Amino acid sequence: MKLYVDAGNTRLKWCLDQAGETVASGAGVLDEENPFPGLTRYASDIRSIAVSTVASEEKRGRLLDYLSRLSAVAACCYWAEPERGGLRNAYSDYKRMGADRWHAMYGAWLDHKQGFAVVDAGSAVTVDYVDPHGRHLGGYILPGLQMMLRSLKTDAARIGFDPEQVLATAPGKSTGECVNHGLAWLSDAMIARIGRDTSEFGLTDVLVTGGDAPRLIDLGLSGIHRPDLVLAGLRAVAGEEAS
Ligand SMILES: Nc1ncnc2c1ncn2[C@@H]1O[C@H](COP(=O)(O)OP(=O)(O)OP(=O)(O)O)[C@@H](O)[C@H]1O
Ligand SMILES: CC(C)(CO)[C@@H](O)C(=O)NCCC(=O)O
Ligand SMILES: [K+]
Repeated sequence: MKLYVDAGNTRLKWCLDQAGETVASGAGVLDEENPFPGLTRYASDIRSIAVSTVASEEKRGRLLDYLSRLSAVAACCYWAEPERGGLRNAYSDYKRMGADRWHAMYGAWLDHKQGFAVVDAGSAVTVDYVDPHGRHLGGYILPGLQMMLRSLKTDAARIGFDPEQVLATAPGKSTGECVNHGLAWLSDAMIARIGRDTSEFGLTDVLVTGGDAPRLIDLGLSGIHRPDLVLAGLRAVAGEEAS
């Protein structure tokens, strides 16, 4: 079996593949005693380990340590690339791009050759545009939804509120409303902007991934929910490298 790991800044997601089929998958947190609940019983069946990570080097070290105790197979980390299979990275300094963005774009490129946007709403939110020729037009990096609420809480002394996942965007009449409606209002503006950009650039599909994808879809982002997009791209990349 092949183990694939997408290690973000908050959570890690994994799946186990046997002959192209997913036999098990899960999510966890590196700092917990068992970051891969559900995986341990398959440990002796693992024949390869591929990792896509944007976590710090310190966290990556701990992840690799954990994996080396789990399995005798060495884990291989995959990074952003300048080009693959007709998909071309807009970054000249492509090594600086988060591996998750590259793998999500490649996962999308395999199934959506007619041009697309990838919206990854994780710890941070990223938006990337790829045209029908596979040219990455560039993208955006924004604070994630939880990150925005957390920064309001910790960096502004008099903003006290309970986070609520509201859809309301009307002007708020209390601190809680102003903050919660504010986040919905800001997301609404981002969603409208993505709509404008995709029609301007002639991109057909919007693929949405990351822990806050359902929230953005609830807020009106009309896209295809692909929770596994980073893992899908990683599987393809690692498979091509092995063959
Ligand atoms: N069970 C969960 N645990 C933690 N966060 C969750 C969970 N379900 C949804 N979320 C939301 O998902 C977001 C984190 O998304 P995700 O799991 O994609 O993070 P990540 O992969 O670590 O992020 P990144 O790749 O940006 O580092 C948080 O902002 C949170 O609101
Ligand atoms: C932007 C995040 C945090 C999104 O997970 C990640 O892709 C990352 O750490 N990127 C490095 C900077 C860049 O992509 O240009
Ligand atoms: K992610």
